[in-house]
Amino acid sequence: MAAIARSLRRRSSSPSLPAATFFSRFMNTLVLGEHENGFVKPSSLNAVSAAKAIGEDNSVSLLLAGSGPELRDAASRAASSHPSISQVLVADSDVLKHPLAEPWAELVHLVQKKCGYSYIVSASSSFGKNVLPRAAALLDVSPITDVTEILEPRLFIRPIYAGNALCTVRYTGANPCMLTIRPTSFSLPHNADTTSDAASISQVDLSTFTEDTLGKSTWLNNTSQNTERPDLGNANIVVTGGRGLKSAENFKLLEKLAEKLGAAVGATRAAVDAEFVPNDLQVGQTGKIVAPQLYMAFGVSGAIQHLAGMRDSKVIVAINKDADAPIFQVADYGLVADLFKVIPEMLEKIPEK
Ligand SMILES: Cc1cc2nc3c(=O)[nH]c(=O)nc-3n(C[C@H](O)[C@H](O)[C@H](O)COP(=O)(O)OP(=O)(O)OC[C@H]3O[C@@H](n4cnc5c(N)ncnc54)[C@H](O)[C@@H]3O)c2cc1C
Repeated sequence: MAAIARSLRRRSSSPSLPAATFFSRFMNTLVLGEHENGFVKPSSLNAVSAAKAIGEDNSVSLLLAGSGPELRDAASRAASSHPSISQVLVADSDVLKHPLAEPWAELVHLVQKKCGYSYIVSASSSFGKNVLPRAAALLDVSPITDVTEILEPRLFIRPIYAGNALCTVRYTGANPCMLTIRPTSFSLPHNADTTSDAASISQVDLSTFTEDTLGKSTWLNNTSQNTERPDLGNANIVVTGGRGLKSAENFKLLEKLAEKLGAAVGATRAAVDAEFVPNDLQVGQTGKIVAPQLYMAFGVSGAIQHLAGMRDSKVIVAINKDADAPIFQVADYGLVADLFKVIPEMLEKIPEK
């Protein structure tokens, strides 16, 4: 079966979906791809890794939607962005220009009806959490969310109780088995940027695309931090501030440190609620899940809801003036000290990037 899948991959790119239909007799997976500025987001490539973890013979198609040159750039880069992508499906329409959940769910429904995938996978990002359940409802199946490990093709592990327990779930429903996966749990292969074996690119036939759901939500604008710093979800180093920072002004100290370290800035919910920083920096159960190489927590107590979002970090460093703060229970290195002394000292001693 693997040999057939591979030989199909090397066929010349076909213009529309029937080539994909051919895969339906095998284990095949549709991965929902997010893209920005002509690049596929790393979390979508983590979802491709997860799809491959379902089975070696799994044929993986990446679905990209949007319009214009950005979509075309993203598609051509996606074709050689991960060795496990067999084909890139491109849905080019103004209706799909912005990643609104309703048209995207319709699109997934349409593609699934034509191609009959056995799995549909998305990163557990805001986008995935928005689109996948809607598409699952249209397809009348029950999705499994926040998967961190794939034990067997239909046996998954996902955290429950804010990450304090792991639950093993067997999917017994009909196809497609729909999953959101935690990106940090599925790493990219080392040769992820290979250009030697590019996947084929096919256009999705949108002639039967129903637009019934359009108008239920409207795209207003995209507000992003427009910063040079890495994205919180994918950064190698995260420096997080808690209520101990005391003000938005003091958070600037942490931002300077992040700049020197090439790190992303995170925050606790208490810091977000106090309006020190916007809520897209929140790490935790109701924020982002991160697992960087280095996580530094300044003035963070270590509530379980916060730990749920960072406990898988490789090395955790905590700086807190209270020696009994629970964060020290998960920290690899702890410093009982006043952060207002520690951060300026670090800024002084760490050389410029
Ligand atoms: C349903 C639910 C979901 C939640 N989701 C999240 C979530 O996603 N993410 C999240 O973070 N929280 C979440 N919370 C909130 C969580 O329970 C905690 O309230 C929050 O994490 C506490 O944030 P904090 O550590 O910044 O503040 P605090 O608990 O107030 O801790 C501040 C810490 O700073 C230290 N400190 C103060 N001054 C200094 C100084 N000068 N130097 C060094 N240390 C200092 C103190 O000793 C203290 O340990 C959630 C809560 C609920 C109920």
